[in-house]
Amino acid sequence: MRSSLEAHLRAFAGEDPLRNDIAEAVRQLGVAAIKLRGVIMEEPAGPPAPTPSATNAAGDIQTWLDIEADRIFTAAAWQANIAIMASEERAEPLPMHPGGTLALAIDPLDGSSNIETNASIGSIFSLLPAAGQAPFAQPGRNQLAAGTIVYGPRCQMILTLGRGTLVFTYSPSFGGFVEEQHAAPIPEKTSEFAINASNYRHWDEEVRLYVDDCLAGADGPRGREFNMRWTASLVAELSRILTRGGVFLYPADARRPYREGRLRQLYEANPVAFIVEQAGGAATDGIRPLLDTAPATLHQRTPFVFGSAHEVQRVARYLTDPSAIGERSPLFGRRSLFRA
Ligand SMILES: O=P(O)(O)OC[C@H]1O[C@](O)(COP(=O)(O)O)[C@@H](O)[C@@H]1O
Ligand SMILES: [Mg+2]
Ligand SMILES: [Mg+2]
Repeated sequence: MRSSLEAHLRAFAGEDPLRNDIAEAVRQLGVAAIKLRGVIMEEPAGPPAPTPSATNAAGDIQTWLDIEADRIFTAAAWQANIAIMASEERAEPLPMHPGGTLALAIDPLDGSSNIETNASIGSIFSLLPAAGQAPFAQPGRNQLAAGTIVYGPRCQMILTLGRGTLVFTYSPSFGGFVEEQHAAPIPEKTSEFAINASNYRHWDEEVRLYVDDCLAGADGPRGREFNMRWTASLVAELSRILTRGGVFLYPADARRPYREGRLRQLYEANPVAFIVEQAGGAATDGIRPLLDTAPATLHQRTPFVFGSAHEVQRVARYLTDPSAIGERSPLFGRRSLFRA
């Protein structure tokens, strides 16, 4: 018989007070995700009345659904022992229960640009210890739990409580999340990469070389064909990479807002990195393990590379010194499929 999220949370919590708080927080976030799924299915575009368009602290346009998702998850967070909450949709952290043991960081709705196309969107959360003056300035390695929920053809929760990665699917007949499978380790090697190639001209030379070598396929230094995917939804990219491996790259580039990367470290990259490491993959800022660094500000952006460990390490070698990579002969040194 398949096990439920609830059964996992109970087994994890035992009699330990902090673990009980973590389990309750995940439980409440799961209930909120099911509520949000209902809203997405019924009313993704929001009420017909025109609403003034706003931007969040990172400068992204807030859709009606971003704001509704934030409202749903904030209400859920109040039901758990959370001392303070940070959200993509709020400029400042929201203090909650004084003496609460947990700090919650959340991207209530990820992949917002996919809403009107009915492609996968999701939510991302991270739970940190609340102790100390600046709970959101801790390295990602301190996370106690992290999860993503993807609202796709299946509503799926990917969760780590720091001892492996679990995958659950929402079952309407059961009324909750049931375990789909024990996440198999992410394959170490891959021939599939994900990057928004429209940014090619903004990338550093080293990133271009890496992508050029993948695109050159069997005719290039990699000596084999590569496939490419880009869903513009981090949660959906994570689901794919957990299922069949792959590497995801969102490097820093020359555009003013993205000189430090596109993705926000606290509530996008860190929780995904924790999940990926717990599933046997690797996650870096391009070079260093991402979880070893701490965000300098609440909405700090970071370059982000994650997925199959060997490929993530290879990207790091390209970014450090591409000429040191064995298969790269001088012949391929400056070759580009995009440039003469
Ligand atoms: O539109 P781009 O530049 O390809 O960026 C896509 C990335 O932006 C994001 O949508 C950012 O998330 P938000 O929708 O929460 O702002 C990621 O999910 C995705 O990887
Ligand atoms: Mg996001
Ligand atoms: Mg978002």
